[in-house]
Amino acid sequence: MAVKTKPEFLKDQPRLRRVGAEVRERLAANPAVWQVPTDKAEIYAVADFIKPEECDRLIAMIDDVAKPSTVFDIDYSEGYRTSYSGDVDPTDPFIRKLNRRLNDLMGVYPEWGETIQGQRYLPGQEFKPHHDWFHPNTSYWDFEMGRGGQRAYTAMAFLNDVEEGGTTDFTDLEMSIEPKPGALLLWNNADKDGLPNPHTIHAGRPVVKGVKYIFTKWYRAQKWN
Ligand SMILES: O=C(O)CCC(=O)C(=O)O
Ligand SMILES: [Fe+2]
Repeated sequence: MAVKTKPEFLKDQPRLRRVGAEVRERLAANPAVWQVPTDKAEIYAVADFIKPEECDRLIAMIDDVAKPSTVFDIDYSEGYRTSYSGDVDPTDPFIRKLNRRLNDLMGVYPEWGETIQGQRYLPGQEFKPHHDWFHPNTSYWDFEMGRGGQRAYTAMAFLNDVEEGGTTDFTDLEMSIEPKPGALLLWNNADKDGLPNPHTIHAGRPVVKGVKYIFTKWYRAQKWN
């Protein structure tokens, strides 16, 4: 994909470059953070970031709000994201604390973070390969660019053990990550130049047995609202 030639990506490029550099420096100084060994994308993991009782609490909150997921571009997305999802209450004190912990870990502006979204996958449900960064010439592009710009970073946590399936696969990097309760994944959706990184393409593979709960929080290149 000719990301480098797309003029639509230039507006947020300096901000994405700066966020990338700041988070990189912050995470490198944290001994709890492990960087996945690849030079094609910046992907990090933190084991036991969410405590077992917090996982349980989040799972109960997700069960309360989960509805069939939509992706932005419906034509594109038929059968694309079959999980159930929903925003957990951002005003809940427990969620506010979780947001603070995530923001502090990454050292990002809190205002740039979207609301934490929970997801639940039952057997057969999946999220097919996609980028978290926004693509130009889609039905959602203008709207999303107008409310916070491009997606800079993804923070995603596994909340339970899945009996079979449900891995998060970075398909281009041939990397498959097993759901481990409490583990947090972080990745930069941009490259070091501040352009959307095609190598970040990833999928939530179908759950075969059991159920999978995760939450995702995306950080933008500007203030989100
Ligand atoms: O379920 C997964 O493992 C991936 C979820 C995901 O890609 C997302 O929420 O953007
Ligand atoms: Fe994703």
